[in-house]
Amino acid sequence: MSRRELRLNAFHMHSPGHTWAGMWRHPRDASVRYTSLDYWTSLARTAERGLLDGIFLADVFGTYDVYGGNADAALAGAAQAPNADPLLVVPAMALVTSQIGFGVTANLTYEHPYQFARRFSTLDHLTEGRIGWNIVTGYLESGARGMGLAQARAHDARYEAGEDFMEAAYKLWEGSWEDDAVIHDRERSIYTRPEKVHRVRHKGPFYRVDARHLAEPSPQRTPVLYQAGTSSRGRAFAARHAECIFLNGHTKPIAARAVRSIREAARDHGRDPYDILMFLGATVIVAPTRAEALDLRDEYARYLDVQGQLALVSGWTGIDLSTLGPEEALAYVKTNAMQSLVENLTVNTDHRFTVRDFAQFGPLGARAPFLVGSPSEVADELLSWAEEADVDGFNLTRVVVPETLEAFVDLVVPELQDRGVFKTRYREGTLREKLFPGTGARLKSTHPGAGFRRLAA
Ligand SMILES: Cc1cc2nc3c(=O)[nH]c(=O)nc-3n(C[C@H](O)[C@H](O)[C@H](O)COP(=O)(O)O)c2cc1C
Repeated sequence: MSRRELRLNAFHMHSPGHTWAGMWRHPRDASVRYTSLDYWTSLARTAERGLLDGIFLADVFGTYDVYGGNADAALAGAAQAPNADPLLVVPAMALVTSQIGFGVTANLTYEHPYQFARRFSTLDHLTEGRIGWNIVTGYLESGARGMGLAQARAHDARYEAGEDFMEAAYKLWEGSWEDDAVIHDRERSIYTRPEKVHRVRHKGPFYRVDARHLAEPSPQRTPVLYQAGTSSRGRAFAARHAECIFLNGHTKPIAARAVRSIREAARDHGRDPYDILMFLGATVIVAPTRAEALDLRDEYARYLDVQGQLALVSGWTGIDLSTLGPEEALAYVKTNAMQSLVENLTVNTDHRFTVRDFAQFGPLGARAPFLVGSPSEVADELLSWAEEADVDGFNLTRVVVPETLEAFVDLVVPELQDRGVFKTRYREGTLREKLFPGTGARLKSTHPGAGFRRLAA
């Protein structure tokens, strides 16, 4: 391939609404069937037909109740509410596919490493090494209240707790069971050699573990680690732990700046900056001709639920947009929610973002690439973003299910393949081996998690 191979994920959520609120009302949209398994198996088959690298599932813990100080707009508009557990649909999708990976968001703040590590080891077994974890720490106060807390942890403290959680999890995944612990010796009646299973003793500022990992070693052990969140504290966390990063940015320079600073920080941590794959969120509306794609965009735009959309942006930013007039601009505040987003919408941009912009089905509302056109126009734009922002690929945002993804698979994938920038078949091996050819199923030795391999021995 002439340039770096483009990587692509289908970006989805276990909810009738995702980042474009209201699309569930479109007559051809199937999102209201998100509670049935065949909704998920059919999505997985389509994505694998298009040789996509993964299905990336977002998740949010809590309900969007910042807008107007209540959850009405989120609930009425299905703005990421209701929201079911994303991990539980993975085995069904894994059963009907054999290659595609699963990047699943899970919030560590309300988990304990001992039980959490087991859940991901289980999924790594059941998917035969195709599981990834998008590490998040939560940004909704409503989630904290649901867990019985008076308020959410402060932004930077969430990342501090995340560091501690990761260390405990690495010890369990990497350091507890030796590779030759399980021998299935029927004659001697030894399933596991006890001397090869080590007790993890972790005493951190936030978490304590004194136990052997519950699951036996899975193909990748540590799942492929995704991260999203590019505030300065977020970047430091990402540079240490992430193998893949999901970011947004409504202009190429904004995305490029974030990418550059993460790659530099990774180098400072002794890692190759290109050991981290960067995925930019992208909304793509494609049709055989530009005119048809523009018609489709206008048609979809009619279904955008403005109140639902403002409920989402209010939750992400932690700023109640109902207190601003339609032409009023968002002002910078040090939010306890997504700091990187507030920075991108205020201090990092020349554009003055107003409430009206957030309710636009277009580039400003997307806060990320919003591409409309024929297959060759879309391919040109994807490559231009990849080049200028130095990203490795895209998380393709759900619009109308399943047709937006089907159109991409049928029209854009062949175009990218013809240009030699997208694979024509899957590589062998686990998700990690597919994403990072030649490095093996386990974390690379320069990754901090690899340092815990023999710690418990
Ligand atoms: C593109 C993108 C996608 C995200 N997806 C999720 C998600 O699915 N669930 C979640 O709880 N947080 C999600 N987050 C929030 C981040 O994990 C992080 O908590 C938040 O951005 C605050 O960190 P920051 O200030 O460093 O950006 C996402 C953030 C970004 C930028």
